[in-house]
Amino acid sequence: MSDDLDLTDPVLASEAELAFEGALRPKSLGEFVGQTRVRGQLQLLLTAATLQQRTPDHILLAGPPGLGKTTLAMIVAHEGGRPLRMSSGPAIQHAGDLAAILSSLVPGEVLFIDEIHRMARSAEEMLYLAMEDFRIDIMVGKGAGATSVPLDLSPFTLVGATTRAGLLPNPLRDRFGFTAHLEFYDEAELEQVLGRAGAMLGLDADREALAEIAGRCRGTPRIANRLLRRVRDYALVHGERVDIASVRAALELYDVDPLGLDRLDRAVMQMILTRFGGGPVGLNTLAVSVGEEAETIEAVVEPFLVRIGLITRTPRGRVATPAAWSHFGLATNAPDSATALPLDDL
Ligand SMILES: Nc1ncnc2c1ncn2[C@@H]1O[C@H](COP(=O)(O)OP(=O)(O)OP(=O)(O)O)[C@@H](O)[C@H]1O
Ligand SMILES: [Mg+2]
Repeated sequence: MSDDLDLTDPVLASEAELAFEGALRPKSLGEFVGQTRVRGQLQLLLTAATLQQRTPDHILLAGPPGLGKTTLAMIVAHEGGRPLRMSSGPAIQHAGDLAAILSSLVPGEVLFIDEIHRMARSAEEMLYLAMEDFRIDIMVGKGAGATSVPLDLSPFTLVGATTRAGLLPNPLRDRFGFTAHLEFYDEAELEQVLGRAGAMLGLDADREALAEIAGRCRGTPRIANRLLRRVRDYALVHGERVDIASVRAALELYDVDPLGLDRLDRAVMQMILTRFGGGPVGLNTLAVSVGEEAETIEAVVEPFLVRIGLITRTPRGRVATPAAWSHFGLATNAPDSATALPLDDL
């Protein structure tokens, strides 16, 4: 099955998985598990806008993949009964692409721009004016004879999502009325996500089994749902219930370790521990060594490894912690820092 292939790839989702995700996506803030703070903030913002009969302020959703950014964008539209237009940074490579979208928005529409940090610079500049004054300037003609024609837009709410909030230029960041920083979910919350998904799939799973999955999904609902699917397959094929034994067997088969580390996480850790003697090592060096994009390491792998205390970020680079040495069953042999590798990139 093609969707087996991406089990260890937290970034790419297969088509089957996207359909599965769509079906499990909470439709309202009430159904959305966890992120209590962000939920409260969003609720307030949306209610205030309704009371004042205006479009809600622009919202930026920041955080690692799979924590619910797209889901929240859909909820913002759904809760206010507003139409939703979806686009993404990589699809907006010219100001004209953005102008076409903005000029066709209907009043009150929610415009979701995923991966907003990857939008073209010229479009970004157009967006500043659009966000602030619901207006854009369209350039007509070329060269010395070019003139700019102002165009009024319908009031809209921009919801931007990014895994790399640090890459957004300040003028853009400042134009959002509210920035939600999504955090990794704790195990109790992930159990709730799994319980909900399990019920929707009609799974007969006991609590212990769900708790075991919750502990291995990198604090991420998308991965929780993905692992649940693999466990369901396993139980189905072996004619078993979803219990702790079938969960352990399925996750072992799919190479998900007890901390939830997947193949890429482990490759990064092994590289830091064995090749670089525990670090410090710079991001680009690390990315090249494991054959991945630096952006993936920074946005996907690193936040989780930092969160569970396997690495720390220092001004000189990434360093493995004592917990990392022991998790991988290695004796600490951190080299004298004077002999550590020079850092290329911090
Ligand atoms: N709070 C939540 N409660 C229940 N399910 C959730 C929650 N957050 C996310 N999910 C589930 O996880 C899946 C992935 O979430 P979503 O697509 O919103 O993540 P994302 O932050 O947009 O990820 P990416 O950065 O990769 O675009 C959703 O389909 C949904 O089923
Ligand atoms: Mg998304």
